[in-house]
Amino acid sequence: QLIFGLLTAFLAATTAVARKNSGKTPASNDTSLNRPLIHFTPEKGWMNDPNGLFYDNVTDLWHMYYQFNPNDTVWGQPLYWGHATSKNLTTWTHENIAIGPDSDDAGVFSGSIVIDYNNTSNFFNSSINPGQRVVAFYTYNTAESQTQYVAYSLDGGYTFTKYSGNPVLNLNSTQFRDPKVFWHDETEKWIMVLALSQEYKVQIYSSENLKEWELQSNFSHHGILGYQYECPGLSKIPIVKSSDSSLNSSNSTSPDYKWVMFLSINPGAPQGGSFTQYFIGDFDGKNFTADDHQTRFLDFGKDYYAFQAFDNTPNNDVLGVAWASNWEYGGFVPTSPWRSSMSLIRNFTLQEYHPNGEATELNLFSQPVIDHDVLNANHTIHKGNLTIGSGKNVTFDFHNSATGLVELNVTFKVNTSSIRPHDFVDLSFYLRGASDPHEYLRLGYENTAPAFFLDRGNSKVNFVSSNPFYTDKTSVNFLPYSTELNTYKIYAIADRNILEVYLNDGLAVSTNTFFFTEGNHIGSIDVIAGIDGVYELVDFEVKQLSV
Ligand SMILES: OC[C@H](O)[C@H](O)CO[C@]1(CO)O[C@H](CO)[C@@H](O)[C@@H]1O
Repeated sequence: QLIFGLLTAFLAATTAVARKNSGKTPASNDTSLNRPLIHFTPEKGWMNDPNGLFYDNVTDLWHMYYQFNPNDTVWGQPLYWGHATSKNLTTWTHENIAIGPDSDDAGVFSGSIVIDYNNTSNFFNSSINPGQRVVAFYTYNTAESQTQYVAYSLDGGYTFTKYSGNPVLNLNSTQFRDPKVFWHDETEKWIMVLALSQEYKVQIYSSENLKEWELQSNFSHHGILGYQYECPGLSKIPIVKSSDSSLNSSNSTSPDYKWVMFLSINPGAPQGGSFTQYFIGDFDGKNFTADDHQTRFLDFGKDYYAFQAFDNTPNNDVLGVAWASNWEYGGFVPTSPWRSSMSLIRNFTLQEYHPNGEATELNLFSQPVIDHDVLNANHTIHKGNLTIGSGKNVTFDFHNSATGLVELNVTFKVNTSSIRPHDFVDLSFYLRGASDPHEYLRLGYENTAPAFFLDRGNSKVNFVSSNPFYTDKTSVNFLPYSTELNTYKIYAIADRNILEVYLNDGLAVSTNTFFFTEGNHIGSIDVIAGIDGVYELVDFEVKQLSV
């Protein structure tokens, strides 16, 4: 009787321990299995805008701060600057909270960081390495006002001291925020751009010491106005030769760079909610002048907002990151104990392209920054010259150990001679869940439109079907990468609950979150054409990666 009793007690104890330690049986609403592997997420709590992005060339370390509410999975105050670091812009290390408000009903809102090499601020003495003279700018938000604060770090960006002379900018406004500061070589001045949000003004200030700021101009009423301007940025971006040799204008007088003004709008985006637009032009230290009246989208997806470029990058490369969510539903997405991720870091250049058969325009091209050396490719399929019939071609099946991190790299060719004008002629890639293939992403191209499309609505998760703002289908016009060969390029990376798609080497990009049942990671891809003999996969590679 005694032995039986002891045995029963022992079994009960081990079962309890097993359940607690397995980690695979999530607590009530813990969706950790769906947490992205290489898109940054806070360990817990709510995140939005990226802030204070800079590269420390003394320690070869990248720093990213972010809008952080550690106390809930929705936006709220007290609001902090959360902090993470990376050696490779692919995997991130969580650091301690960097800057906090002085009271619980205030917020350290969005802002930026510069490296004050020459100690123009006089915050530093010679003991601080010039490459680590970190100065942060942010909006201090209270119910009464939004004013601009400065803080400096004596330990390379982990802890900060608030400048005793704060605020350095105060317009007695509750809608004045998001300072992005950079050094303007040509005039040897610091420049700050920030939003007088509901007057639709990007205000441009200059300073010699990072403390006293003089208004130079307003960039106002450009682009989609929506409800308010937020998170502006101004970067000098190199013009590089297009991959299409017919495009490289021979006149050597064309400059090798242009200035680009980034500007976020929320709410009021054309696709609904939040989006980031940009303008190409010139900056002389006082005025930013757009070259034309075009409103350009930085990303055609639903989840790419509050973009910010890094400061102090090697070779002045233009690298940046956006919050991969949308204010109109970001507070309701079914993840726990965290909400939202950042996009991948992207490298930006300007290139010429043909938007149609006659015009030539300049556009930003985005390249994802992924250090594959820190990832394992534990399954690769590489095929070429595959003509796709209307039958089903399973091209990638790794359902028995899906990691959820999948790269798709496709060049396809369209044989238009066999297309009747009213046919719906699609080439579709179905990225299916490993444990339930009825949950899938469908992306592809349709030649009559012609456009790229994405359908992220095929899921059994209630949020996906019930939230009216979580629009599930999106598209963007998509012309040949090479006109003479009539070929197109799609690069897509799916990372558990976020999909980034780069068309024609980054001429157009679309970032969208998606939500499948817990643990139902992408494990197979079907490639199906709506018609025989029109589409050929010139080159097709699928890789499953793990960290
Ligand atoms: O008053 C802030 C308002 O809720 C905006 O829509 C969110 O604002 C942004 C944009 O997402 O987030 C920050 C605050 O967390 C703020 O600095 C920035 O303008």
